Order: sequence, then structure tokens, then C-alpha cells
Amino acid sequence: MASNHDGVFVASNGCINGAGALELRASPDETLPNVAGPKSVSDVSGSANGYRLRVAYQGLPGAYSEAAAAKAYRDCEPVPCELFETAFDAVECMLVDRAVLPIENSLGGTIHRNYDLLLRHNLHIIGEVKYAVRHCLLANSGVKKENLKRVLSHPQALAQCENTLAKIGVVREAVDDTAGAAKFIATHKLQDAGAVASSLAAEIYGLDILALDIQDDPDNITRFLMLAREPIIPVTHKPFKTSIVFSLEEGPGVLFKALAVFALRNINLTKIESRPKRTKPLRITDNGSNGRLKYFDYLFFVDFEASMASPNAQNALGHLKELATFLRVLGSYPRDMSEA
Ligand SMILES: O=C(O)C(=O)C[C@]1(C(=O)O)C=C[C@@H](O)C=C1
Repeated sequence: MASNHDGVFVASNGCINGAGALELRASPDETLPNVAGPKSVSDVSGSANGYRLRVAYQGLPGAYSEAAAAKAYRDCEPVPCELFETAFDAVECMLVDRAVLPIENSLGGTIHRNYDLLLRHNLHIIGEVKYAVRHCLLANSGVKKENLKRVLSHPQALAQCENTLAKIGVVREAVDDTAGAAKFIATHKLQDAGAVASSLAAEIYGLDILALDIQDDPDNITRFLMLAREPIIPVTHKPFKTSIVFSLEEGPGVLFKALAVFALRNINLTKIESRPKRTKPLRITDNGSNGRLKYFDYLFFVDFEASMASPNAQNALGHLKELATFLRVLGSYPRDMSEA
């Protein structure tokens, strides 16, 4: 992995350091309790014995993900990464200790890319954090709303401000992250372009705030996942959530039967998401008259409100195993019960 001039981890092949790459830092297992091996539930502090936990996030300084990382791990050292994938790689290569990545937003919906990456990588979900996202419309000093012809931001942020941007009547341009959009218009001193980003991004990149709270609903919350190389030890005395992914044979009612394993045990599901199986997205079968039928084949991601330490959840997954062609537990972790 390598970093650019701004110290942002950028995509490269694998974990071997190339020229100009950041030095590989072993995880400070000897200083931070429970860093190696399964972690305890209280693993939320971002520092111990003078060592600051290094937490990867996607975007540049001033991105909401940076603020979410700091909320998840107080006093941590947030480490910017170019792509979601770079953040996954940085944890796997031990360049950082954790990653904090968005998974869904109350207005914009699911961040599908991170579901796909969860499956392709071997990290564990060890926590979740809800963050209230308050978007601002930013521009260079002297630029007024009526001068704007285009507005740049992360696609999720543009989606979350759809009504406001439609009213202003600007062209929307998608970029990698909100803070990157702010930096771009500032660096190029653009006079006809604005950015949707945080008030912190305005401060960092020296931009004016033309409008505050421009998201389509004042209550705009993004849920982030906390990822680590090792799982945490699940407990039953705290509210826990478990995330799994599975696939099923084709047939009538199979998904109904799979979800019934939770209903039968009174386990509440909080989310279900289906994604195409990337390796084999189509299932081809005989249509009974020498023709071929092509079915889409899916992976189902489910979150349920129970700890893997509870016999109820273990029985439910035992039952699901009988129906599933593939089943993986992505993590069992404390629910974020805060108001965001
Ligand atoms: O661009 C940023 O600032 C991000 O942190 C990314 C991101 C996302 O991917 O959803 C995070 C929170 C907001 O929902 C908007 C954008």
C-alpha cells in the first residue's frame, strides 16, 4: 500500500510496501489491551498507554467518516484512505488498527459497496456508530448561490440533499467524498461551483457556508461499522446485534423459511439486504422444454438483535445452516443505543 503527498492511503496491489509507501507499523499489541485476539466489549477507547489507535476512514480530513471514526474511538488517530477498499486493505495489512466505514444512511439508503467488500475481505464487525450528518452548501468567498452552475459531492451526500439541489437548479457532480469536493473547489478557486460538505470541511479548506442543514430531512443519520482483524467476545448482558450473510437454494418459500428461523425464536431483524453473487450472479436451469432459464442469484445480508453468545441465536443459526448453501457471521457486536 502507498500514501500520496497528503498522507492519504491510496489503492495499490496488496500489502507489500512500494516506494513512498508508509512504513508498515505492527499493531501495538504489547501496549493496547486486547488488540490481538478477540477483543472485549469495552474496546471503544481510542488510546491507551500513550498509543493512539489508528483508525482508517474513506475520504479526506473534514469528511463525515472522519468524525464518525472519532466518535467511535475517542482520541484515536484517524487515517484518511482514498477508497473504501483501501481502508479494508489498511486494516488487513496492519497499517492501521481499525476501519470505520458507512453502511447505510436514513435518507440515501444502503452503501452497497461496503456490503460487497465485507464479503471479499476477512475483517470482523466489532461495533456500529450512528452519526448525525448535517450538510452545508459551500463555496469560495464572494460566490453567491445564484452564481452556482454545479455542485460537487459524494453521491450519497448529493442524494441526501436532492430537494435542495433541485430547487437551486444546479448540475450535480459526484466525487469520492464530501471533503474532497470542498478541497477541489477551493484549490481550483472555482467561481461557478459549490460543494456539499461539513462545516468542518468549510473551515479546513477556507470556504464560505452559503446554507446550513440542506439535507432533505433534518434527521439525517448515517450508520457506520467498526471493523477489525479480530472479532470481539460476544456477551449477553448488553444489547447486541449480529450481522450475517447467507445464500439459499432456489425454490418456493426458501427465503421465507430462512427468515422464519428468527421469527420462531422471537429474534428481531433490523435489516435485510440482497446483493448479486459476484462470482456467479446467474443460476442457469432447464425450463422443462429444452430451454434454459436464467435466475439471478443472491446473497442475503441480515442484521438481527441478539448476541452470538445467546443459545437462542446459536439455535437460529444452526437451523439456518440446514437451509443455507453458504453462511458466514460477519460480527456480533454492541448496538449503538445513542441518539446519534
Ligand atoms: O464523503 C464523506 O464525507 C463521507 O464520509 C462518506 C459518506 C458516505 O459514504 O455515505 C458518509 C456519510 C454521509 O452519509 C455522506 C457521505
